[in-house]
Amino acid sequence: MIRFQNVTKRYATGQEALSRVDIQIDRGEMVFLTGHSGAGKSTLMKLIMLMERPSNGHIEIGGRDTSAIRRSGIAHYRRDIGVVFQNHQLLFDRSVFDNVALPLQVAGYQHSDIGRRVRAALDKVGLLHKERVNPVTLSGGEQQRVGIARAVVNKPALVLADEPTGNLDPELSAEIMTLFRQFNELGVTLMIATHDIDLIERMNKRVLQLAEGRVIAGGVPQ
Ligand SMILES: Nc1ncnc2c1ncn2[C@@H]1O[C@H](COP(=O)(O)OP(=O)(O)OP(=O)(O)O)[C@@H](O)[C@H]1O
Repeated sequence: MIRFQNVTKRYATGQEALSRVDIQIDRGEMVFLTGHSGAGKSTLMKLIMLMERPSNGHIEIGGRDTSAIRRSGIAHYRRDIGVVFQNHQLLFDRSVFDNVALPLQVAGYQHSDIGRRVRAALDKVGLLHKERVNPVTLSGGEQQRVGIARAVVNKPALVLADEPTGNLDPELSAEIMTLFRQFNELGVTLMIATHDIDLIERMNKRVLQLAEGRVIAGGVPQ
């Protein structure tokens, strides 16, 4: 699903955020990404999203050579990747339903299709009864679940999550991880960047560890 071969990312400042990175993540895996602040976790995810391009090396996602994807093809490429952020980036002037519907509207889905898919996604995260409310009235954990519903509404094959439990207490973090695990059991490939070592240990999944832009553990399946 994700293959990096000898990938280096040097920013215009000269900062080398990733150095000669080799990783392989198979379809259907759930992998944690760890490393100190500045180790390169966000850069790795930005390369997968094509928000950044590598300075050197080869990146293949879902069997596609990403270097062959031009600017005009990026929006289409991203439809198959769901993204969850720490600060979930919800729109507080729209309902929960509208927030989750957004990726489908952008992708040009039919109105009736949107309703069905949004409700299915909200149901999966246990928030179907909140579809009409404004997300500002929800708790932090509920807001993050809306963010997850939005990430999966398009049924992406791959979900990337960058510190998805950063603002949540241990109990809510565990709830979010249970949700991710359920999506994984449905066949979704997941990559989750986190500093939360306790959480990772409880999940018993592969841990890909970065340090100063290099993979120091877990780069390939065991
Ligand atoms: N757009 C950019 N321009 C220049 N340098 C950058 C840019 N983005 C990141 N960097 C640098 O690249 C290195 C890796 O950053 P990155 O954000 O990938 O790390 P991270 O592991 O995600 O950190 P954190 O846990 O703090 O989010 C850092 O030294 C950072 O300062």
